[in-house]
Amino acid sequence: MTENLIEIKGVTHAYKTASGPLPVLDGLNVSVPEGTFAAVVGPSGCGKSTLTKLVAGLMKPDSGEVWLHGELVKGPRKTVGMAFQNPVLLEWRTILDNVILPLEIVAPKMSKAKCVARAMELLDMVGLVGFEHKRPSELSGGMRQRASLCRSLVHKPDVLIMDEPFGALDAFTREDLWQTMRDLRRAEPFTAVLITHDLRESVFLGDQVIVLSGRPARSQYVMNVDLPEDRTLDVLFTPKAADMLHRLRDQIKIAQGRDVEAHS
Ligand SMILES: Nc1ncnc2c1ncn2[C@@H]1O[C@H](COP(=O)(O)OP(=O)(O)OP(=O)(O)O)[C@@H](O)[C@H]1O
Repeated sequence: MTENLIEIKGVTHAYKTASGPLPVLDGLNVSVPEGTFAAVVGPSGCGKSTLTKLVAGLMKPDSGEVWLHGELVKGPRKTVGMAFQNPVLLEWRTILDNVILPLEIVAPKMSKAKCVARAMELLDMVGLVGFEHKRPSELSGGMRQRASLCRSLVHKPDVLIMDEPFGALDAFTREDLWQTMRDLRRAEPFTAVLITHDLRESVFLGDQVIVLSGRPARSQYVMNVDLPEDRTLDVLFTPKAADMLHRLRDQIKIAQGRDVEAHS
């Protein structure tokens, strides 16, 4: 039986603002089985980033529970890797030293040689060997995001949380990164939560796509992505994928409170 690595149970949260409480999540339930990839989509401002902060233990919900690996999340955890739209690499460090950074924090006793070997293994997987001694500003946006992915995986986290990691990239680079992500998962399976505005991305990468309702968000619709595990970009042009994309688009319209047109 597959264990749910992440369990969000009945989470409700409101931010305190100058004009009063802003309800953001309302009885949110999400389950992510171990080793699977959950893509989360929903209208702008519905609470997607808030969900990632809760799973990472960066904030506590007003009510409800977040469980990770059978433990109640009460604070930040070392076993979580994070990647954001802005890779925030440190300019005074080389790419290699940026990738090693989490190991210095999580495994301070690990020898430098082992840290380098681990980082180089990942840089090799994402095609960045030869760039390890460069500074972040010497790399393209896509290369920086590849390095950022290496950094978030270097300490072998149980779960990788990504908030729009490919959102700032051009369409072709983005598709390259989707394939890199697929290859990384194949090489080193991990559980992932990906926040995205791109429905094609959610279908290409996700084992399940969770559509959040408008704010305050709850889980409005969950779609199991019934496509081959080893996907190529061509899969997005199949009738099956087109049907899934239609259904997701309809769900987003419902979440936005807009009418859904009939389609065959
Ligand atoms: N610390 C905070 N204090 C007050 N309000 C906040 C705070 N963080 C987020 N919000 C508000 O809560 C709502 C949900 O924010 P969140 O970033 O979770 O949404 P999102 O779905 O990720 O948004 P987007 O799709 O635009 O990235 C937004 O209206 C946002 O302005």
